[in-house]
Amino acid sequence: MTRSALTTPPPDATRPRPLPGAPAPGAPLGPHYSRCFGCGDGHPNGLHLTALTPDGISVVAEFTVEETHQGAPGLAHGGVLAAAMDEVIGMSVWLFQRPYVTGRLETDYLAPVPVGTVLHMRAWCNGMSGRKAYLEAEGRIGSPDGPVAVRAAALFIEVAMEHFAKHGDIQTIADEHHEYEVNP
Ligand SMILES: CCCCC/C=C\C/C=C\C/C=C\C/C=C\CCCC(=O)SCCNC(=O)CCNC(=O)[C@H](O)C(C)(C)COP(=O)(O)OP(=O)(O)OC[C@H]1O[C@@H](n2cnc3c(N)ncnc32)[C@H](O)[C@@H]1OP(=O)(O)O
Repeated sequence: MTRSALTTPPPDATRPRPLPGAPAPGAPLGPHYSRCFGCGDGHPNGLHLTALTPDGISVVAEFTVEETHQGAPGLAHGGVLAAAMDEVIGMSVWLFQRPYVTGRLETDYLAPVPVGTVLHMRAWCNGMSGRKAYLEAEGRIGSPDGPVAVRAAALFIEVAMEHFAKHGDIQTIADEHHEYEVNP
């Protein structure tokens, strides 16, 4: 992966460990929001990523490239592939039970991805330092051992839950996340 200093963990970064309460190995992760473009099961033409964690600190996911995801005829759009990488990385950092947002996403495209392909994705964390998490992902064509088509490195920044309430739609957050109080 060609990655910049901004997505490379500093020497003092700590390695993540599974937290108590992490999903059981192999359990499906489910969407964090039904209308999310990446994972929402209620999105009409989203990516519909399905994911699980094998170990409580990383995520494996599948993304089937559909007609609605094309750039060139018959081939996945690069921005859509970047969105899939963003999503699987976001799912992996969510395992640490604090809210993070993407600060920076770097993507290498190694092979075209035809419509109909099942992209087998994996995301993991290389280190955490203060509010910053340094993550990586890859997408392989056809099987978990298939050729790598896309790689990504990312810097995610921890935010307060209020970030989503302040900048987003607080009522929808309350409707979908019943543990989140609108007026705490
Ligand atoms: C139904 C409701 C759901 C509720 C939601 C709840 C949880 C959902 C979360 C996850 C769910 C699970 C799955 C994940 C799903 C999706 C994955 C996709 C995730 C996204 O798609 S998310 C959207 C795109 N994303 C944004 O919308 C961010 C916009 N942005 C900002 O909101 C601010 O920009 C922010 C907060 C990033 C920082 O702002 P800030 O004021 O808090 O902090 P500040 O600027 O001081 O940065 C602190 C330190 O980070 C460094 N830093 C910051 N940005 C950097 C950059 N770009 N490059 C390099 N370094 C950077 C600074 O240099 C400083 O470093 P230092 O400390 O060393 O000086």
